[in-house]
Amino acid sequence: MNQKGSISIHTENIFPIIKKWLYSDKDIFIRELISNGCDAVNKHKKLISLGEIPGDKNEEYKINVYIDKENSTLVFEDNGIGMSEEEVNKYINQVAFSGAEDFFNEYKDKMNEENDIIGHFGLGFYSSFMVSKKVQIDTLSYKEDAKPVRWISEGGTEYEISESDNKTTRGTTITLFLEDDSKEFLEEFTVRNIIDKYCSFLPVDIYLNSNEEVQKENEESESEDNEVKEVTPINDTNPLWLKSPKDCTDEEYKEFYRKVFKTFDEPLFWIHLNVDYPFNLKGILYFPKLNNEFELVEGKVKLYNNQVFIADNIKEVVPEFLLLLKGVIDCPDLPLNVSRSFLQNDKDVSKISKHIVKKVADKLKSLFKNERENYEKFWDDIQVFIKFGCLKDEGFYDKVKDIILFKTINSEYVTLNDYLEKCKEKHENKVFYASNEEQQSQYIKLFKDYDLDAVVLDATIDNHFISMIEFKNQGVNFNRIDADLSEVLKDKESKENTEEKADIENLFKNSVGERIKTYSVESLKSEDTSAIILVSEQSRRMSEMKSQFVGMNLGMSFEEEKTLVVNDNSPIIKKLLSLKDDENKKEQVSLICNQIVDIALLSNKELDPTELDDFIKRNNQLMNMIISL
Ligand SMILES: Nc1ncnc2c1ncn2[C@@H]1O[C@H](COP(=O)(O)OP(=O)(O)OP(=O)(O)O)[C@@H](O)[C@H]1O
Repeated sequence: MNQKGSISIHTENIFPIIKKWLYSDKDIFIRELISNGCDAVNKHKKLISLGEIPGDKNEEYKINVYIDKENSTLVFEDNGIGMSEEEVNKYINQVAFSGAEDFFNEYKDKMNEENDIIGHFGLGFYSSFMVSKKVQIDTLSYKEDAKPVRWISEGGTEYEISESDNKTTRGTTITLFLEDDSKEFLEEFTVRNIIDKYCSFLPVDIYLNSNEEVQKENEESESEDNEVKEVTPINDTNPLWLKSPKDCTDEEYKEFYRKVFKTFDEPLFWIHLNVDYPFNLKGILYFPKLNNEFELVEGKVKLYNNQVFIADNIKEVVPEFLLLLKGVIDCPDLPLNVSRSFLQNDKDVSKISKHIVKKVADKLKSLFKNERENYEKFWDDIQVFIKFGCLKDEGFYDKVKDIILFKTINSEYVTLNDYLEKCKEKHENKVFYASNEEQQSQYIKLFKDYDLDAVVLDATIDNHFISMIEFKNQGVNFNRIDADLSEVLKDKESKENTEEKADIENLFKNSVGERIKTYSVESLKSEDTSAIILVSEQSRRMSEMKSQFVGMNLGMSFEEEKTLVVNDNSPIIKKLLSLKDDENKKEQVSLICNQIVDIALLSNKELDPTELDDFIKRNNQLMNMIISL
């Protein structure tokens, strides 16, 4: 049957071009060859289950990968269905090579958009030429009386078919004669890592054999009284996501998480996706525990197609915000061996993506409803994820809007409605929030004195999140805890002493001057606070916005509008008031007024360098005064 032929493709130079172009991602040939072997095994099993051929109960299906450093070959051997000569012609010469041709036709105009598609286009068997100068197939079909076939090609458009002289059992052996610049694939460590990455969960046992290893084992067994070492497959053929959720234990989920993500951490909770209709999708999504919010970028969702790893973080299938989670998704229905632009326009893909979002929202809602205590415990870890999701995906926001929690300054967790309802007597439709609990501790204390409640919104994402919540809940306003509280703080019972208040205001105006634009005098509950600074929410937001446009002239000044609220219940203020007409004490009174303002400013925000300088000088003056008393 010796025969020579020319592969039927039209674009003469396609091979060298593709070969070079795919250079950066050549690992995938291992995935392709092993999964072809796996398909071949599955086809054989299928024929048995259909009763087409007799089955052997003791049949051990497996894929062997042999590294032969001496001969610079990498061999993939399966005991699957095998191929007859006719099939080699049909599947290898026509199908496999036409795949390469399609690839070329589709992408010849986009040769510069490199990374977009590399690795997402399965070139199947053809990808072996990315690393080989010659590829040899020896195969024996399962069919009775089949003859072993050998196919050899050196990567051009020429091939040779003859009878194989080394194939006596059913299956296919593919021998790659590696190129000189691809010798890294003779390193056991490299090959093992690649198999680990792509084939960890393939349904057929995979064994890696290198002559180095065999040698080592021989040496070891010589010294250890010929003790037989058990050889174990590299992969786990029955990954947890394929099991029914009701048969999986918490420990199994956690162990799987640790194994796949190579971590010692425990996930907070997880969602087992198990859909058969209208599409096929299985997977497990884990909510990781966060040590800080910036860790979020490390999330990873691994996508599989029939247990073959395709890629991490494909945002066409898994919405971007869900990529902050960790997990595995196996979607056999997806045509994953095609380009991303295809995925973007595929209706099924967007259905799958929506379905995943829905499942995640359902899980969160069920936690909120049935395990509120746990949900609150997880909140600090999951809030950034949920907020990011709300900002990115309106559909997700609509689903979870009633289960968004706000942590209060008293460490309670409430929904927006809970908060508004509770506070409506004191400040209707106004939400007060602390953005930095430490820095705003004075204000928090003030709030507690007044039995007021505020929420803590201190994540980087919260600025955007607040704007969104305001937009979605028209009429509701968020005010930082140092915003204008005058109305809220007004002590309705205290008899207004307007004359005295005007005196205090004047005293401060005269001593402090332009540094502060607006003064107000209130009777605060705590005697310890002499004065506080309030900043109008509107002006603060504008000034923060301006700081994002550094260097741009926006044509307006966006200074924060600050009000100094002086507390006429403070004994110091009372004393200052009593000294207001004492000419001898004028200097000291002014000194103390300024110091009070700076202390108030300090507990609002850091002083600027000149203010700080003055503050320190005044401090020294005050200490000198006390010493010389
Ligand atoms: N190890 C094998 N055993 C039996 N048949 C094989 C083997 N490898 C390849 N084939 C046959 O060759 C065909 C072409 O293989 P190739 O890998 O190029 O494409 P594919 O597997 O059909 O698609 P893809 O790999 O892109 O998902 C296969 O469909 C299969 O029929």
